[in-house]
Amino acid sequence: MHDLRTVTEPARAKLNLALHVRHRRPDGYHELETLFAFVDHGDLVRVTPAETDSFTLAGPFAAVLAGEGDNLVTRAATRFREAFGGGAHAIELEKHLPVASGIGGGSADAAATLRALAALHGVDLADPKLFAIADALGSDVPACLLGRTALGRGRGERLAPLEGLAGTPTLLVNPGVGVSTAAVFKAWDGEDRGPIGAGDLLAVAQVGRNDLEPPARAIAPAIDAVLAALAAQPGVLLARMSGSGATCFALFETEAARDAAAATLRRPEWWLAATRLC
Ligand SMILES: C[C@@](CO)(OP(=O)(O)O)[C@H](O)COP(=O)(O)OP(=O)(O)OC[C@H]1O[C@@H](n2ccc(N)nc2=O)[C@H](O)[C@@H]1O
Ligand SMILES: Nc1ncnc2c1ncn2[C@@H]1O[C@H](COP(=O)(O)OP(=O)(O)O)[C@@H](O)[C@H]1O
Repeated sequence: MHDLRTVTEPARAKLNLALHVRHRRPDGYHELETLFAFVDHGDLVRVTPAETDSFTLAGPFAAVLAGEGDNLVTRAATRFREAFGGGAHAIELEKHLPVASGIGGGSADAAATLRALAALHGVDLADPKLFAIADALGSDVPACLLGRTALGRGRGERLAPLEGLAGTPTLLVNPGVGVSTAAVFKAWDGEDRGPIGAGDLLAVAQVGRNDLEPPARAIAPAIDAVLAALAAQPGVLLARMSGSGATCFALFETEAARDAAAATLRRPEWWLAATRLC
């Protein structure tokens, strides 16, 4: 049975409905414009006050991370304690999202850990110190802390909330290969193809791009088959790769169309999640 003080936070997968890379900055990072969205599918982080710190991994993708000494969850908890105190915690991560796959699993886990600790210790989610911790943990962590559809600029930390598309049926498909974010940015061709537009979110996303798709496809050609299969499904509004890949997504007109696509696209080596936008 769970301790009554346990706080359970969802770590929802992040999608980049569009991702425009504008230029490489002197600090090595790339200036982005991106449409962040979240889906109703992800990892779970459970945090319980305890005598001593502990961290346990469970769930279908736990084994991928088990060998790594460092985890974004424990890093987030350490940074939180340095800033706000709060003592020791038992933290459990239930890992449902494929690792290094462009849907921000690690970033969402870090943000969920910060949200859970903030709830336990009475820290306001709008506290600038909490945002600063998120920002230092990774480019996607501020967006995951906000956890809602938003236009992201800079490395993704300058966020402006957006309305639209909540509930849209969505299918996520990963070809079963992990892709390094740094390697994909490094392989970007350096050409600025222009900003993200304004107006209706779906229309803006549809005319937008993911500029990391060509370099990711060069590194992981398995992405080609996923994108082609998604784009060919009836009722698709948008099919695209998310982040630096290799997970791709499609937005559908109806749940029936999404479910029919999911049934068609099942392959032993592909990971699928039928979900909806939040
Ligand atoms: C591409 C995006 C789009 O949302 O998503 P993912 O593919 O990771 O999901 C993000 O910008 C990734 O964010 P995140 O995964 O937190 O990246 P970080 O840890 O900050 O950076 C990893 C590495 O990617 C490169 N990087 C990252 C962000 C950025 N704007 N420019 C970069 O050049 C840098 O080489 C950096 O060392
Ligand atoms: N809780 C975590 N979940 C996933 N990856 C993690 C986690 N903690 C640390 N990492 C490291 O972060 C890297 C990027 O992971 P992830 O956030 O899943 O990918 P992406 O940034 O492509 O969306 C992984 O290769 C892994 O080494």
